[in-house]
Amino acid sequence: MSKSLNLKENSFSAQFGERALMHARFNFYPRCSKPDLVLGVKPHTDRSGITILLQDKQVEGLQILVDEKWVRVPLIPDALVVNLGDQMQIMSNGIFRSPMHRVVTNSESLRLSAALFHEPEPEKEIGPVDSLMDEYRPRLYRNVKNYGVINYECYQKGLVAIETVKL
Ligand SMILES: O=C(O)CCC(=O)C(=O)O
Ligand SMILES: [Fe+2]
Repeated sequence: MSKSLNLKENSFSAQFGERALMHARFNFYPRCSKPDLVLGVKPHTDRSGITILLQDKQVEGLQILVDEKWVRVPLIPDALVVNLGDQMQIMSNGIFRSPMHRVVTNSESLRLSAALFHEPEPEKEIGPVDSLMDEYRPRLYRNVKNYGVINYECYQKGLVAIETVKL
């Protein structure tokens, strides 16, 4: 990703630090008799730098917001979905985007997914890479520590976390 922006190879990875986190989350969505009324996961952006997701082999559910419309993420058996999280959006000064996504339920089948969230060491300050800021592209985000906590608290309150660290 650094190379694609003509940056030094470790421009992003150095910010993850020596004690970067890797969290696994296993999601279980039971069948739901009222899928029009009940979401599996409400709209959010991931707190991570990068998320790697293994979707259920048979049951769709993940949707991403594109131009204000929800778009299905299709099932491709055994394929991993690589998603970017907010911390990558911050470090890239908004060049790489952390998409809003949600999970819908259905009345036919339960659904399983497994997500791996890779994120910078919480105590390490992260921020936009210097050479991605200039007079044409000013700094969009402040430097932050412990972004995972900010993201979690905003999720609980129904706020968009990345908006709260915008300058
Ligand atoms: O279940 C899914 O497909 C996605 C779950 C998700 O967005 C998450 O765990 O952050
Ligand atoms: Fe997510």
